[in-house]
Amino acid sequence: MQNVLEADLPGAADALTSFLRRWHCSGATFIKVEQAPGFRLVSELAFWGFPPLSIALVDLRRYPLVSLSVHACPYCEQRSLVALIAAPPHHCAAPPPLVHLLRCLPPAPPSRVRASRAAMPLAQRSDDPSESRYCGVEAAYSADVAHTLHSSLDAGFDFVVAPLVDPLYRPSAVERSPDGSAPRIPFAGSDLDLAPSQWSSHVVGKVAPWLDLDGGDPGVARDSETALKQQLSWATHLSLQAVLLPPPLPLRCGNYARCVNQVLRGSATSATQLWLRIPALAPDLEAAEGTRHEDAAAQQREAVSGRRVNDSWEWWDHFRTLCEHHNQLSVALDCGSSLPSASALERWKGEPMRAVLLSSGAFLSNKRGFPCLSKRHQQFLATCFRHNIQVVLTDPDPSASAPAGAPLDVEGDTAPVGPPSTAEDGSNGHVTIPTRHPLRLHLEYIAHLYQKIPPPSEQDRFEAGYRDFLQAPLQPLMDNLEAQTYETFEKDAKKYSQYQLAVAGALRDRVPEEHAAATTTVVMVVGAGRGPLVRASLAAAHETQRRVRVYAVEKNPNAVVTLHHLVALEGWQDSVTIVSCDMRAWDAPEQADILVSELLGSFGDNELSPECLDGAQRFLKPDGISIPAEYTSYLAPITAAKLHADVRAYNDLEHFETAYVVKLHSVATLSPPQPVFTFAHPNRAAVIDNRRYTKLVFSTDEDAGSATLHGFAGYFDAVLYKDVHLGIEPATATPGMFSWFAIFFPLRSPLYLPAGADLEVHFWRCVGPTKVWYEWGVTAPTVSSIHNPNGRSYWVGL
Ligand SMILES: C[S@@+](CC[C@H](N)C(=O)[O-])C[C@H]1O[C@@H](n2cnc3c(N)ncnc32)[C@H](O)[C@@H]1O
Repeated sequence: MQNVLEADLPGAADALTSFLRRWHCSGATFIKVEQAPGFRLVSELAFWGFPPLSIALVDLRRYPLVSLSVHACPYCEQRSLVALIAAPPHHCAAPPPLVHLLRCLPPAPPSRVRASRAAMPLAQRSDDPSESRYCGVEAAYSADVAHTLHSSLDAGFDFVVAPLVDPLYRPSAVERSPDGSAPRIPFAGSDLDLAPSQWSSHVVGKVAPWLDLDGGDPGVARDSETALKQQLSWATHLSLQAVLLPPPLPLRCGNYARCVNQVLRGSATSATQLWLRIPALAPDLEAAEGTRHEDAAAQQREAVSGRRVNDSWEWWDHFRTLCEHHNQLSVALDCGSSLPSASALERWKGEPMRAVLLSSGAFLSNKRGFPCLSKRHQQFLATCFRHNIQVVLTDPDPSASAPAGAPLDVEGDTAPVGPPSTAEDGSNGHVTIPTRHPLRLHLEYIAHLYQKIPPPSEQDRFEAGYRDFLQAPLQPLMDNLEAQTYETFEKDAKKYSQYQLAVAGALRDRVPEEHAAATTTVVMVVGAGRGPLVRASLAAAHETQRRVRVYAVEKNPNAVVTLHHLVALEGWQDSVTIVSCDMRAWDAPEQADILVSELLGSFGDNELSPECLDGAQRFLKPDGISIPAEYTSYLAPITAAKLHADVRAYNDLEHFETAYVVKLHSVATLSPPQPVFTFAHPNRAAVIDNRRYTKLVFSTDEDAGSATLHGFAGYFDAVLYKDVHLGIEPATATPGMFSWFAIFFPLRSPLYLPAGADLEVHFWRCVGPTKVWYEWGVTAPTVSSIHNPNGRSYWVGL
């Protein structure tokens, strides 16, 4: 759950939004950004030079405002205005949004019923932004919701998943008002039972499981529809962040999906997420439904739809396709003692999964009788924790859950209860849970698993703010990069150490040891930026004891200013000549032995390295060396629901025909990446043609089941010199390098990929007089349109 309270403060967010917009449009400059209690400032603030944890000034002319919302601290109920603003780029023109906290709004009015103690996240790590640190518990219906909430919070849970109405309630059985439209008596408990912030921060509503909209009985279906809409409307009234919906019937959910879709499309203002409960493993239909008749019906549904009725992912896909992939519809995956195969589970990584409902029946007992999970469950939860997915403990049989008199301080690894003794809160490492709850030991075990996740590395922390955010790729040829962009590049030590290795290898090969003192090698760094490749080349010369004369060619006049300063600063007067020029037009005074460049985009050639280097090779000696020597782009089909929803949110064709730089995270790769286009330098062909066309056939894993294709992840690998390479293709990615994220090519409509289907994809690199662009399309197992014809939506300027 997030702590969004927009609905709780009607008008406040709007007023502040328009105030800030006016402020922004009027050309005013700064917003004061400060830390609110209970929140952390994202670490990227510090990265971009803002002091952490205090006050920062954000120049709105540089960082456009993306959106605003009101958030509440889950602990102190203090509200804050949160602005999403754009931050400096990272091989992209339109940078990713960062969450910045603005001044606090007045605290919420005192709750009529206060929780006796605050909820307790699974770990108290500093700098932990993950939603996964909050753990919920499914509760049975109680007329006293305050008591349900208190006892769950007291046991250490952060929120409850609780029915919104008495499960015995049926709309048709209630006396109606004279016009027959609405029940006379209240159908739910009072909204005054909890404070607004408690409803919105600590309660996920649960829609009654008796609903049956597709079972064939029209009376029940009508009653179910009324109850469903009543309960969802009530959840919106309470500003609940999410509501858990009962699972659909296998491939038989048309009416249920229609009603949910009506609700999703009807209430423009509601931000309530709908979590559709889906079993991780479809129950054996014959056993579950008990009759041959049902089994035959299931087989018939399978035959008609071409979908496997025994694969619960199909139930989800069926339902969300009917709801047109609405972005407020997500999955709560119900996990019991058995899990599907690893490849089948993998598909969920790219789906909008918000919660794992972990049944107490999924737990094993260790030798001492304490709950623990199988290795497979542990691995699955670890993946969920890394992907912001929350655990909700469920208890079909409360009496069987807690061993009587179980102590809280058992240690161990594979079957432990209680966190490791390295607790950061300074305690003795044991979770202190004051009241007995049937699932308290299970919660302790989940907390232990959460705390076992290794803390994020420096690189993880850097990348966290960029995960699954769409960014427009850079156009370094057409545009001039800004100082902050260069600064980001220059922080990537790994990239330059690879270049140094490559230049050193080329220098050694070019000049034998015995000629080193008497031979000067001409090195031309083309696209020198603010000089890091000049520095790497000089370091390689120093390392190999070779003499070099370096030219630094750069077309960005602003970067050239820095280069001139560096000559004095770093003592390059005798060895480096600065040239302010486009490499394609430079009339070089001599020929180069080695041409060093880094004009690579996330997809290799997408920043027009081929066109630039073809223009520069005029001044490379016939036997000269280009670093890089060649580069290849790669593509892999992916499920990426979040990215697709973000593209769809633009509501135009153009954005579906654009490639984006993205730090891919919640994405499932459906088949390993395959090479697409290769460019080698120097290119001595009589006529150089940089147009390319490739048809790729990806096979998919039959055992993994069907999947949704939202688009393609693109990568590159570059051979700098001989065996020195640099790249982001996952199988061979250069470790510790962060200059490039992947590229994402979306599809206009998500495609259904049946289990084991071959996927046929076409990619073109097209070249015109003033621009280069890609076109792409799918021809099997279904046919998509060709995206971006004539570069109408997305192109790179020459
Ligand atoms: C990706 S940046 C790399 C900068 C620097 N070499 C580094 O590694 O930090 C590419 C640089 O090449 C420059 N550039 C791109 N096309 C160029 C061209 N045709 N002639 C000269 N410079 C060019 C850009 O202005 C930019 O500074």
